[in-house]
Amino acid sequence: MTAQFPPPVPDAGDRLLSHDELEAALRDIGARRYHNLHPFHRLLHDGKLSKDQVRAWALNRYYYQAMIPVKDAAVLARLPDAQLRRIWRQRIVDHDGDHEGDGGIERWLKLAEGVGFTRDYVLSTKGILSATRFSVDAYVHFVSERSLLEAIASSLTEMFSPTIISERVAGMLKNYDFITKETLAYFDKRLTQAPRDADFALDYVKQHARTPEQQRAAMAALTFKCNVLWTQLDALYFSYVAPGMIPPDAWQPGEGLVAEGSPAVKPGAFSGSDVPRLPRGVRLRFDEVRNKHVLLAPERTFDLDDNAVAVLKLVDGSSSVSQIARTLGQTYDADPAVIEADIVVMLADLAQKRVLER
Ligand SMILES: O=C(O)c1cc(C(=O)O)c2c(n1)C(=O)C(=O)c1cc(C(=O)O)[nH]c1-2
Repeated sequence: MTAQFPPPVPDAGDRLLSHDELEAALRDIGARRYHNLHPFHRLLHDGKLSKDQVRAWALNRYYYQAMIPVKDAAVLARLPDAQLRRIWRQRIVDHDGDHEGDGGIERWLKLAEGVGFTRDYVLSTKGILSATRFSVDAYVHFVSERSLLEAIASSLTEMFSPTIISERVAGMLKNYDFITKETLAYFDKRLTQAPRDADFALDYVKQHARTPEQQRAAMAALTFKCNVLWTQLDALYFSYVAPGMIPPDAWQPGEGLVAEGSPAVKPGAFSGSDVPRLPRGVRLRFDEVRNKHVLLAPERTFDLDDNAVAVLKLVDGSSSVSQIARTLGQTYDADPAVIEADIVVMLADLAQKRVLER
């Protein structure tokens, strides 16, 4: 299968382009090279992929998502004034969130879990294709090594992403019965974040590309970035569609998945006789400013709801889960068995976040 490329626009030569001409030239690069044109995306959006092929996409793209804030931190480190840094740092907040359980990376993990992966397998990045890694790492190196203008211009693919995102979400919801709106929630926020980011970057490039050479460098940076996105899909196509040659060590269908039909209780759930305790360095504290309890862990703080606070106040390193449930049953005049069923799930969740152990 070959991708359809519209014919290139005539070369502008060596002269300095007006802002409008520069924007048109940048948009033309997207029209010819953006990854919406890649055969893998056409198959993905049209419902032509198997569940395992969709899984391969979700897993590999996790690496891109996870490295985007690393890339943005590299750009941020090079920005010379506070006003620019204030604007750019929002990108890092968008992806990392500003508390546990928030942000784009977390939402992509939910997407990967939604198609069947265990969180730990995705986080390990074990099954990622080497070609995905090479492409994404090349993007991070590019923004660290090239001029600031080129680094910012390379993010301009985001000018084209709202269209592909709308098409993708509509197509996947229509064509795959295993895809839900919740699974694709990652993309909701991108529809407002991407145009905001792209507007800023486009304005920056127009203002700072002041010579024909600089304008050509900005265009080359955008072309490079289109290739970063395109080659990731080439690798997916080659490995999981045709000829379907999965490289050694890359994800094999069946690996890293939650067992079908397994109970909703998370792995590592506690039993009644387990004695939960806070790991070294983790403390339950009352935050006077916010007037609520939090769990303080090294370099992290976890907000807690009232139920978690009630349970954690009883986690003393000697009471078992059943004893804690009995105490809470007396306090709240409730059935200890019902409470125990609830708190084993809560404790497993905290254990997964590494703020509780047994
Ligand atoms: O779904 C997509 O097709 C798509 C494309 C792009 C892009 O064009 O680079 C980004 C994203 N998504 C995205 O979610 C995202 O966070 C993002 C950050 C960047 C960047 O270069 O800084 N591109 C993109």
